[in-house]
Amino acid sequence: MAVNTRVPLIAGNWKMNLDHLQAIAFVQKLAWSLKDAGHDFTSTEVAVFPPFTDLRSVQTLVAADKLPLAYGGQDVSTQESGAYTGEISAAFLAALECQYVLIGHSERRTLHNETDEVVAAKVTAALKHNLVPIICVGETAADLELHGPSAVPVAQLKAALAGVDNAADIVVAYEPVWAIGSGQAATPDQAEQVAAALRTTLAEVLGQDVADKTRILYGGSVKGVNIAGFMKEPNVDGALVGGASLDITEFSSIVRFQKHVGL
Ligand SMILES: O=C(CO)COP(=O)(O)O
Repeated sequence: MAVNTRVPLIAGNWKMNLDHLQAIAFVQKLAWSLKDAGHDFTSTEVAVFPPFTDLRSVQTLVAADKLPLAYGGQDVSTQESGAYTGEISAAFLAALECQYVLIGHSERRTLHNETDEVVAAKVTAALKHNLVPIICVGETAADLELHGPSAVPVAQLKAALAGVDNAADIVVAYEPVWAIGSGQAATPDQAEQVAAALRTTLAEVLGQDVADKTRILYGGSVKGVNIAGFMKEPNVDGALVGGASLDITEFSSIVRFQKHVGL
């Protein structure tokens, strides 16, 4: 088995929280807090996903203060440009120097009827503009009961990779829908089982080299107190954090998970 050279990624999905002024204050404080704590950004990457209206402010701050933080959009259009009211293209995100973009979050799939085909088209659109898609997959409580833990996330991932070749830089986020915002996180064992199945899928579809280098995150009620358990698992390479990413102390403690696992 290949040596794991994957740099952990802790990503904060702000969802529809914090306007652009709040975002500036928050990102500044987060960067200071992590710097004060001696965080090594090369050993664990940190990214934030603010609402679209915050991105220009975050870009300006990160560039001016040379903050070692990555950022990205929470969604992207399948389209390049044109008559698509309310949509944001991958080109626009790339112009704001976003490195990443979340695609296929379960809230987009359920609240905006995003199908697997739409998710695949968004992944292709992001890659075309050199954005790293964070492809979100996960099963509902009903799926879990009917099909077991891995079937739905694996099928969603296969569908999302329809237009991806093996040169692509991607991240996968496993977020069981039943664990999101519920306070009921998956166990590290559960997360590992699905992450391992997702890595096998990556190997089947894109080859072993891509599978070995692709980071797989866990998301769903991640907190400072449970992050260490997930990060000890061999196939879990980070976390996609919702609620706890809005609290600087909590998010910093997740980012600094090495302290908890004694690495
Ligand atoms: O949806 C999530 C991140 O994308 C997870 O949200 P919570 O961390 O609030 O459960």
